[in-house]
Amino acid sequence: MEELEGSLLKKINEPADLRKLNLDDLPVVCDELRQFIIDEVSSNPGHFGASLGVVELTVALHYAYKTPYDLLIWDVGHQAYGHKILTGRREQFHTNRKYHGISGFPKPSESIYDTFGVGHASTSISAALGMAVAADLKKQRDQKIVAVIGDGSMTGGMAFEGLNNAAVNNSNVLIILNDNNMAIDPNVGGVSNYLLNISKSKSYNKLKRKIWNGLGKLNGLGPRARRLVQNTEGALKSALLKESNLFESLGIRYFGPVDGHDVKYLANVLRDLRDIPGPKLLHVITKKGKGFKQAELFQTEFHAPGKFDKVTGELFDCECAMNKPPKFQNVFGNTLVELAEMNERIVGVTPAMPTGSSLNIMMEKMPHRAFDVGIAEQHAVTFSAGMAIQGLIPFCNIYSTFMQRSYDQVIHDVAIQNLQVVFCLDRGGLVGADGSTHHGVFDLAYMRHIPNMIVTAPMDEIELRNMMFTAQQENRGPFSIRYPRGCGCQVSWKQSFESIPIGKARVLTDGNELAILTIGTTGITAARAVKALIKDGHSVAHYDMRFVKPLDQELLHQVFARFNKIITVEDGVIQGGFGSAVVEFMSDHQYSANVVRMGVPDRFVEHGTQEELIRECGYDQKGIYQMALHLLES
Ligand SMILES: Cc1ncc(C[n+]2csc(CCOP(=O)(O)OP(=O)(O)O)c2C)c(N)n1
Ligand SMILES: CC(=O)[C@@H](O)[C@H](O)COP(=O)(O)O
Ligand SMILES: [Mg+2]
Repeated sequence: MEELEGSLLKKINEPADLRKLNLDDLPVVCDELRQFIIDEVSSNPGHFGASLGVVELTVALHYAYKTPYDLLIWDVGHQAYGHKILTGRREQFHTNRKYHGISGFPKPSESIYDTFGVGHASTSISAALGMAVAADLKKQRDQKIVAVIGDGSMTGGMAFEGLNNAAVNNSNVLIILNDNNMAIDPNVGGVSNYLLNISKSKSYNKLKRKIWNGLGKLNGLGPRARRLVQNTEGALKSALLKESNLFESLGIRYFGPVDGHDVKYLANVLRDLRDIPGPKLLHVITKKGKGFKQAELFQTEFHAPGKFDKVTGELFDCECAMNKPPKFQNVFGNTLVELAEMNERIVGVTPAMPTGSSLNIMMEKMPHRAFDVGIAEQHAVTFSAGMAIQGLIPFCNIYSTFMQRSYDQVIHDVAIQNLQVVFCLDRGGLVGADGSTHHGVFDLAYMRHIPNMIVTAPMDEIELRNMMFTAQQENRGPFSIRYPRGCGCQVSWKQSFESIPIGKARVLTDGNELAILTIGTTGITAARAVKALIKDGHSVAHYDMRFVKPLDQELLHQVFARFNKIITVEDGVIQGGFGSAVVEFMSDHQYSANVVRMGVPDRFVEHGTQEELIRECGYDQKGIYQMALHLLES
């Protein structure tokens, strides 16, 4: 903090302070803001490259617009660290993403400057449009609404639904397209190619310069003359660009591309755009990781790099130490290649998460059989359904939280047609620092009520491999396999494949006083609790159920016949989840027992480490032990 003595950044406690500075001061503010982000994120990990890339845009926006009256919406929100720091959270920023600290994403409950809760991509245009309509209806016609959306998020279907509506709605919205030609991995698809083309096209840029130069002269004009010039230039531009510009063709005025790292220029452009009515889009070119060499060079690694050396950029969170279990995602990635080598019908699909899911391993080895479809979860599912109906076996890997988007596609396009699509739901359960928008806690509940769907959660890496092996066998229907963020417990995970009988649980420990039924990796935690209980003289049975659907009915009949004290544990919502399935079984078969369901309660869980959050929800080793003891003693 001493380093900030005498700094401009330190004087900015809210954007109004920034607006008191001279335009010439802005580059200094940007330098200080960038260094502040580097210092903080290198020691307290979070999203990095995206925030560095929008430092100038962030400063220019808060300078040109009257936030918080004017409303600023960040798409995804992983790039909003600069915004947080300039809007009163500089002193708290060291708690970013920590338990009880500030959130890594904009959150209206945290600040009036965070106008909309975000975390998932492609929502900003719709939200901004809704806010603009509200401003119109509230007769706040001077209120400006700005959405900042990245080129990756622009590939999401929802962004286009928003654009389509904005074009005819005529509300006062500015959409800023922050184009760095990257998602987490390199951005892909037609939209990405299109944006690259217009930012590189020489004739397009010549025309753009002419128009911008004209616009720059508007500042000295009175309102009438100004309107006239704007209209003429708008008409000229529309006539010339309508045929060639995607956004103009949709009826959204397009400005740019402009240099997103020239803060003074950006501030002037934004001031001009403030006064132009109707829906409009400013195309800003930025570099992800700007100002930190390693982050510019290795943009995927520095999207969310973990701890790193703030001078050299050396990454400290090296993933694969010897004798450490692998990340589940890597077991998925490597196993899929093994299976695909054995079964030529297998293909892989990811919506914009090749590195996060480790599908990049297959994309490298079998580029024709592994597809990154962009931030497009709904499309990913129906695209998989299309391949499945033609005899392929897609392994469609989607983070549990993002799969929420594709609920209808899973039902309508896959399950009703009983297609063999294998859904690999990564980041199932509480994910940690990303918090409430990203916890993958709903999937067991939203998958288990879909007819035809087999719903599984392997307990460890070996089980994950075997479940994947089982899912690709002949004549399976839709099959869902969910596993968590991080590592399991099996160092020697690469063992030969074994088929798992559908709907068959495993007995991990036998006992006769109490039964613990677990699903997924909660089995690892429960096994430790059971060990402690046995050591303390209790007789506890532990079953790894493997399948939420179909349940192992034969085993459940035995369990309810033998035990009247039962605990279920899941890393997911209690309501409607695995434990609820067990309780439904009990009720359907008229058993009666004291069944305690442990898992995520009916509220949104915030951010922290996975351990902290699981402890908060009570299904950590100690929580399971104590609950068992409580039942045993009751
Ligand atoms: C619906 C959804 N799918 C996937 C993600 C994961 N994700 C977070 S940021 C990101 C890339 C976004 O790219 P872009 O919008 O261009 O922002 P940049 O990081 O380049 O600034 C992805 C895929 C998400 N947050 N939401
Ligand atoms: C912002 C976003 O949605 C992603 O960057 C997400 O944080 C990735 O999560 P993992 O770190 O678990 O891959
Ligand atoms: Mg991008």
